[in-house]
Amino acid sequence: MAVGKLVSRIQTSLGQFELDVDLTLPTQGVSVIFGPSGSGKTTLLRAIAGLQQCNGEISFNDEDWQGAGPYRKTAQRPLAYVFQEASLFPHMSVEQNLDFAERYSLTRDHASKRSDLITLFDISHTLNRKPEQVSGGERQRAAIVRALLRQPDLLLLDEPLASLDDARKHDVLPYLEKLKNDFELPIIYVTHSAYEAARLGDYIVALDKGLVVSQGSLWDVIRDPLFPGDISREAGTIMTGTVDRIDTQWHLAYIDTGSASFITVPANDLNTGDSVRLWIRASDISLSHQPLEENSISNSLPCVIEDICHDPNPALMIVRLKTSSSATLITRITRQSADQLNLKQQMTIYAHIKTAALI
Ligand SMILES: Nc1ncnc2c1ncn2[C@@H]1O[C@H](COP(=O)(O)OP(=O)(O)OP(=O)(O)O)[C@@H](O)[C@H]1O
Repeated sequence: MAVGKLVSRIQTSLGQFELDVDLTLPTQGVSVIFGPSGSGKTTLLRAIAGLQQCNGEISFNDEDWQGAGPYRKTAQRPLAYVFQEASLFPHMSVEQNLDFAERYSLTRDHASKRSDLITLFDISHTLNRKPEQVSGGERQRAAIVRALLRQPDLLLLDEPLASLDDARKHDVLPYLEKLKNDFELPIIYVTHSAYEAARLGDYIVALDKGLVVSQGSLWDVIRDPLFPGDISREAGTIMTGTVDRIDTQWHLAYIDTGSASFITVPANDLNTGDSVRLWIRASDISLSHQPLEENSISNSLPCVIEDICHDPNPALMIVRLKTSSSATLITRITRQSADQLNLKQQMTIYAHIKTAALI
């Protein structure tokens, strides 16, 4: 199926601030609008939603929302919006908030079932409570369910984790991943967190001072020397696996990722058989032609080199690898090491993972 697009060629001003963007986003997967505070991310999202007046044109999958055809107000655009906080009506219970969304939902053949969404986002215990009586993470999950009950064709998420502390952020992130993976719903996700952008984004747009400074697939953006912020340094890979065994002497868990060897992480309170996800940063992987002797049973994965390219930093190269379980690893090594190892595409090489974090 051909991927549709969201075209936004718009200008607007707010006091001294001017936003001037010409963007074409795929209407598939998660498009991340990334940039520092005050760069215009929320203004852009509000303009797409029709909540911020702007000049120019906006179209969604060839449907004109503004510009060529008659202007469509927010309620006439098939979208749902989750704000940084307070997306739920405070005077209604969570359940009444969901009722409200269903009353104004768009008609769809394959509507998501309310009970399924409540289970998926684990909010059944909050239904009778008011938003102020649930945690920040539960509130955002309920706000996402409410948005999904509108049966939108496009979901706009404005820093949904911004109001949460780090622990809550890590609680909610897996739900956002479910949202990304289980629904064929294009999402525009605003964040200033490189970690969230790298973890959730498929397509990334970087804004600075109201202008687009870089855009492309996550992988293209990582290599873009104009890309602001630390996304390239934060770049990495998520691998899923199962705890094969716990080494009680060294407090390590051996994770089976389907690759030829295990990856070890601190055992914490993991048990054999648990499913886990690992975050492996590009800077935590080194390469060699041989498995390291002392590491040969763990953290040393045979891989095939898919791609080698220049890093914005002239001393470094970025190497993309495929593991035997078809996971993609990204590593950043010095140009000198790349030269000494004589790296070539399709070459088999060992990736040594210094540390992997559980997420
Ligand atoms: N109502 C307003 N009147 C005047 N200026 C405004 C108004 N709303 C926003 N601005 C300014 O417009 C600029 C862009 O704001 P916007 O909220 O889009 O940025 P942002 O990238 O989403 O920032 P943050 O990450 O801090 O939420 C900022 O400089 C902000 O101060």
